[in-house]
Amino acid sequence: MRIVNWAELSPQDRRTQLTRPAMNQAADISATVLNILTNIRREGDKALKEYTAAFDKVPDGKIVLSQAEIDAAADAVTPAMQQAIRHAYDNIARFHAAQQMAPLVMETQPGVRCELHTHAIGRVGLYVPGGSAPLVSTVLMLAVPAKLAGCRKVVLCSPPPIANEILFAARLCGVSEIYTMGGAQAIAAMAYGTETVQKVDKIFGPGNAWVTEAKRQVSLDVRGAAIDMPAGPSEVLVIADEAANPEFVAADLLSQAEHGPDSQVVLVTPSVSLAKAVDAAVERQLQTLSRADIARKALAESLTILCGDIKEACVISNEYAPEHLIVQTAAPRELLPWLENAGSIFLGAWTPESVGDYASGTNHTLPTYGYARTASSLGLADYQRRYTVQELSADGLKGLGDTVIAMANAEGLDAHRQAVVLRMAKINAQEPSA
Ligand SMILES: NC(=O)c1ccc[n+]([C@@H]2O[C@H](COP(=O)([O-])OP(=O)(O)OC[C@H]3O[C@@H](n4cnc5c(N)ncnc54)[C@H](O)[C@@H]3O)[C@@H](O)[C@H]2O)c1
Ligand SMILES: N[C@H](CO)Cc1c[nH]c[nH+]1
Ligand SMILES: [Zn+2]
Repeated sequence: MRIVNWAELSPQDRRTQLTRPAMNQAADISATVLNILTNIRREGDKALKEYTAAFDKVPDGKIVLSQAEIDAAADAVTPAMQQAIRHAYDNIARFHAAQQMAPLVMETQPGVRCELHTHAIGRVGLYVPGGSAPLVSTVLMLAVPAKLAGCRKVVLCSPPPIANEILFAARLCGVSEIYTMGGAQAIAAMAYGTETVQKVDKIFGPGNAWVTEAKRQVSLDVRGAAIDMPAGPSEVLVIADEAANPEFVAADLLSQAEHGPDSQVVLVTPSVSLAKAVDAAVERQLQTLSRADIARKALAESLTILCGDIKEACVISNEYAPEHLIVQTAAPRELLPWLENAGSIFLGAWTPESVGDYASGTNHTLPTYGYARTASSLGLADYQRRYTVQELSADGLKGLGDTVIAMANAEGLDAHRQAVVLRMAKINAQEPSA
């Protein structure tokens, strides 16, 4: 990892240092994806099967799994693995069930009743990455809240061959349909529909730069589908001081670096000695990793930032807006008020990011590319839409009518005014005169 000294960088250099690697190829990826989306929209299954054969090396382009195939694969999962998946499922279900909002019902003034309700989104499409690692945990992160929210149809797709564990988790969660397709073509099929794949209302899930760009494009097309958020290549920023254990920090950095060559990991510290110790630990631990080659590529685009103090580290983190933020300092919780932009925050030495990736209960689907400035971590609310209800009594309208008439006058909207005036006249006529 390259080391930079924050104090020595110009504002422009600081922005450059904090750029995500995937953003450098954004234009190429965007053009490729547009082409794929257009072809799937025009040619449906034919194009979908061609892309599946080309990108995912499935000669016959098979895209549907039968229930018998799902059951055979799910039943083949070892009991120990089944138990681990169930354990994670329970914690994730507990944390997401607690997010259910009770309907809001109130009177803003006498006789004026306003309500806020939620309704599950009907058909949702879940994308489970599988290009370089079969992300079993992502099935739970996406499907558990979908079912808790009450979505009618839950469609899942993942690049072939789909791991048995993914199919076990999907069956456990009650997923309705499973397709063996990945990449931008899978997003296109779910967004636009094909002869085989029925169109969904909203698409959820993380993925590589092509998947994330495809989600962005279909969400901007009125014929497409809504999306949860841009959840692209994994990233982590660690704020650490002298109190941190360099082996722990190195392990956390590597756990995200191993996701993909375009993942990015950042260490921000005021301590030169910690930076050096972490660097050495990263080198040592790399020797033991099966995905060291991938991690090395990610590390080549990653960095250590030497800052003045821990408060400045928080400012840098807010600027970067990481997907994951790990705080390994003497008093990590004390920094929370300073930390504004992060998908998920991990406090202290005993909270490796892996626990949130798999099983603590929080969702691992998180905004990347700096979208954590405005976008949230995935939750139950993303599977629901909010709507309001209102009901006024005659007295309620009497109390509010003059205000609405005055405002309609100001906007020059006579019909709006008239809708109130007519009713007020009726109410006044019905009231016995004093
Ligand atoms: N942000 C989050 O919440 C989060 C969570 C989990 C995983 N992730 C990220 O998800 C990503 C998973 O990526 P992955 O690649 O392993 O799996 P993936 O399933 O996202 O992508 C695989 C697909 O990419 C397509 N593809 C590959 N090369 C292509 C090319 N040159 N042109 C067009 N399409 C191409 C193929 O169709 C393939 O099926 C990783 O970057 C990981 O860091 C993010
Ligand atoms: N760290 C990933 C989110 O960026 C999620 C994940 C799944 N499996 C392991 N990790
Ligand atoms: Zn991870």
